[in-house]
Amino acid sequence: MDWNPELIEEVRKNRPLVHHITNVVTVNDCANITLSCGGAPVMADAPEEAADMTRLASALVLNIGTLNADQVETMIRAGKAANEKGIPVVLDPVGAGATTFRTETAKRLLDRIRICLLKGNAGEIATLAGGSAQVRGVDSERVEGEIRALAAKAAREWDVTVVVTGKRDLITDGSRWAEISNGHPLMGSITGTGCMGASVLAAFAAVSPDPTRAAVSALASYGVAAEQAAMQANGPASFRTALFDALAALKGETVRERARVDEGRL
Ligand SMILES: Nc1ncnc2c1ncn2[C@@H]1O[C@H](COP(=O)(O)OP(=O)(O)OP(=O)(O)O)[C@@H](O)[C@H]1O
Ligand SMILES: Cc1ncsc1CCO
Ligand SMILES: [Mg+2]
Repeated sequence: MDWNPELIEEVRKNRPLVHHITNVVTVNDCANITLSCGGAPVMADAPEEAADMTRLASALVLNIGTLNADQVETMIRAGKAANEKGIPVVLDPVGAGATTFRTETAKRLLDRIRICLLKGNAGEIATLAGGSAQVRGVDSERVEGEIRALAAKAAREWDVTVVVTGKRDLITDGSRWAEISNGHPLMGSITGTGCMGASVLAAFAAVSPDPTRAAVSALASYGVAAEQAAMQANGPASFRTALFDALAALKGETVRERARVDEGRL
């Protein structure tokens, strides 16, 4: 896949406005990671204004981490506004598989809105693909079967690019796949590295015509930054701080040197 290791430089030049409707746990981290990669964050989930805010934005993130019925309706309205404007929508189906409400909501959003990137952990994606998985709260505990096949099935069913995070990140549009082995185990020691990944994906998709290639650039950049942050860190809290610093300082040429990406066709 012909992906651009230096796409972060385009993000910085364009400073895309990324509208988030997201959870109350990691919202501040999502705003800051958007800034660190060169985008501009805005969080707006009031039903009175959400769609208007989307119309000003260059990408929309929908994250169901602390969902409620009213927020889901707002997400649908904002999603439709994004589709009308033609900007990418990133869906993070947090906790799909843990409760019926989360699973059904994620499917409803996929059915009602044209999603560009569906990003979750293995348990969340396997659940949406109709596979057997165990999701405990927001964590993926167990997946039966081949995650690449399940991700490709979800990609074809909803005509989206699917991103499965974990020790290695998998990206597939149902015909192409890429696997990124950057990142660091410390990413699993703080909450929200998945949510922040969605913000980075949205900022990169906003400046690229091909969401699949943009996703490779985004997660390679995020993973390389995490490796650099880990070198400065003494534990979870200092890692979190160092991650913002490392992504803000990251050069495209460093991504070109350090990215570890395998790819192929399904
Ligand atoms: N052991 C690991 N080695 C390298 N990278 C990792 C590891 N664990 C997680 N990551 C990275 O951390 C990020 C989040 O992935 P993860 O699958 O943990 O998301 P998540 O479960 O949705 O997280 P959260 O719910 O806390 O936001 C991804 O970018 C992934 O590559
Ligand atoms: C811990 C947690 N609970 C709901 S959302 C969230 C953030 C990580 O997904
Ligand atoms: Mg998550």
